[in-house]
Amino acid sequence: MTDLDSFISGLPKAELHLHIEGSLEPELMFSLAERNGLAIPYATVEEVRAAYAFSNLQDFLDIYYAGAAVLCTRQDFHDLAAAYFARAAADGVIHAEIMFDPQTHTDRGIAFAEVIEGLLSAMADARAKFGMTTELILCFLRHLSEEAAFATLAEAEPWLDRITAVGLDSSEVGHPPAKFAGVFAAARQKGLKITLHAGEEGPPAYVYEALDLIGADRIDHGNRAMEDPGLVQRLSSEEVTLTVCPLSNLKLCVVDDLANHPIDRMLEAGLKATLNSDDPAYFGGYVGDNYRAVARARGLGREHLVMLARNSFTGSFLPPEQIAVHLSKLDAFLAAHEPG
Ligand code: HPA
Ligand SMILES: [Zn+2]
Repeated sequence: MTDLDSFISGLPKAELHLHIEGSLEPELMFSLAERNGLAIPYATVEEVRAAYAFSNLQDFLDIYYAGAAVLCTRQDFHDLAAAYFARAAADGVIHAEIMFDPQTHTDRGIAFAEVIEGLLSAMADARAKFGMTTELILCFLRHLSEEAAFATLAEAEPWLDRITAVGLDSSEVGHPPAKFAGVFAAARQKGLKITLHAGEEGPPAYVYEALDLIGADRIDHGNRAMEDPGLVQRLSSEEVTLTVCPLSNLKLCVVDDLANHPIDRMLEAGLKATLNSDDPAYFGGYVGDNYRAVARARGLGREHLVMLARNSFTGSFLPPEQIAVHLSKLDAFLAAHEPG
């Protein structure tokens, strides 16, 4: 391990863009299929990994939704999230905001309660075991209707005190933020924060909609905002956090090569960019791997990496006093790791 590798592993950080269903490793997929008596269309773990060659977002989503079908019980959701938190803790993650897609499960007849209670119990364990703070983001699937999103919001009602934010994911192009203006307004009324996937494959216009029509607190991905200097200026002056996911961008062909990834150009343009893993089991790496990959490909030094970690805390949905606690852990780490 190089000095920079170990600096990255130890660097206290938050992960803000993580789909918990996307942390389902092939090994766990097999063991849950067996536990639930379900067949999966792969014979071996190697075959599963070989299927993870995507040329766009939809290619990935088709396989990702098929994989999620092994998740049935509260215990399954608990085990899934517990595995993620353990892996994230090893990467220096001290705060995680995890997204989940209830419709992927309720549409297969799994009760909302099974999904969320399993996740919440793993979150409580992560706090006890690793001292990690965690929050839940409920995502609506944008390829479905706004009416279906309203029904999901209604199902979530008994747990709204344990859900921090609502999000919007799945197939972006053709499903602009405007399609969901009503349900996000309703979520806002209930005190929830809002973060939307925008500008991953969709045009800069979707990022404008997320800001102007939805009032998004954060933008997930946002890569294509870089095509519009006026939008970059706006995101920068309004200090909107972008949750950028380099290995995801590479796997889904949002960038052709990590050597061309815009992460440092984003920071230099004044954008509050952060680094995240998105769907680590599918994209070949957890958050630490994302830091290491862009550090190598773009020649980032400690200054950039620290800025990214700092942005991960200030861009989180934690209350200010908890952000201050995490930032003081970052500062203590930095004081103990002065370049020598
Ligand atoms: O990167 C993503 N984009 C859209 N939907 C998703 N669902 C999981 N990951 C993603
Ligand atoms: Zn995502």
